[in-house]
Amino acid sequence: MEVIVTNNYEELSRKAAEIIDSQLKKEPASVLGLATGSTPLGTYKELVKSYEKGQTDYNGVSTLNLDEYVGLSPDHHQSYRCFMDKHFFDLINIRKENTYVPDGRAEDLAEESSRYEQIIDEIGPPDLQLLGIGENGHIGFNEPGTSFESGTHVVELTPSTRQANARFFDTMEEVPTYAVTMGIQSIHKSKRIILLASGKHKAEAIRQLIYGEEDEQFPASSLKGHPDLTLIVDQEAYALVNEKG
Ligand SMILES: N[C@@H]1[C@@H](O)[C@H](O)[C@@H](COP(=O)(O)O)O[C@@H]1O
Repeated sequence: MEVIVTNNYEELSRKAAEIIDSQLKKEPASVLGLATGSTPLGTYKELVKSYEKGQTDYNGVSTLNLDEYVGLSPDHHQSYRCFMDKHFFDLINIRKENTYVPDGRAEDLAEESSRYEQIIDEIGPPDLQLLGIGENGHIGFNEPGTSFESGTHVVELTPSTRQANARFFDTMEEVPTYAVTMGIQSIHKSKRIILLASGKHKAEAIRQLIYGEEDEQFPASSLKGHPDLTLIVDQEAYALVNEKG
């Protein structure tokens, strides 16, 4: 595991974007695994900036997103499809048909999960997967207790994850209860994984990720078994690492 500690969120975002930009320069037809949440927003901004300067071209790029809420239509302002369009896809020259997000409105969600896993195998695996981390160690929407062998599946969100995401919705009732997410094993298919964490509220999760054992009660710990993992964390998220214990 490589750990890059940055002074602040801006530097973290620039560093992550730099890695993605060089991947695209190296392989213009790259497959990127992408994440939502507030943490990667700065990275998307930086990527858009370098695109606008003519430094990158997304014409041949494909993307696979980690997850989607169940029940939200793609144009719902809090659906992850809408998030990706607004913050990234609509701002670059990617072909929309090459951007994949699970369909949270599929009638048969088990079928949708297998369909998505098949897409990961056909389009992917991603050359690079961008990840955030939940305060309880979740990655994608793989909550504590998820099997490390899991493929794309439907999950019931924990009260703490619903609470953490409630800030994006008008009322708590509107926060979806279920999501479709790539599983731990699906995420592991990526050739390289970049996990981002920023802020004090992520410090305990980063401490546990660095010092803890692999444990299904802490989903991100599965990443310790991945051959090419880079953590990019800012000082605040790294704050508890040196206080070992
Ligand atoms: N499904 C997403 C995750 O992919 C994300 O990593 C996590 C942390 O989000 P944030 O970056 O906003 O802290 O939130 C959500 O639950």
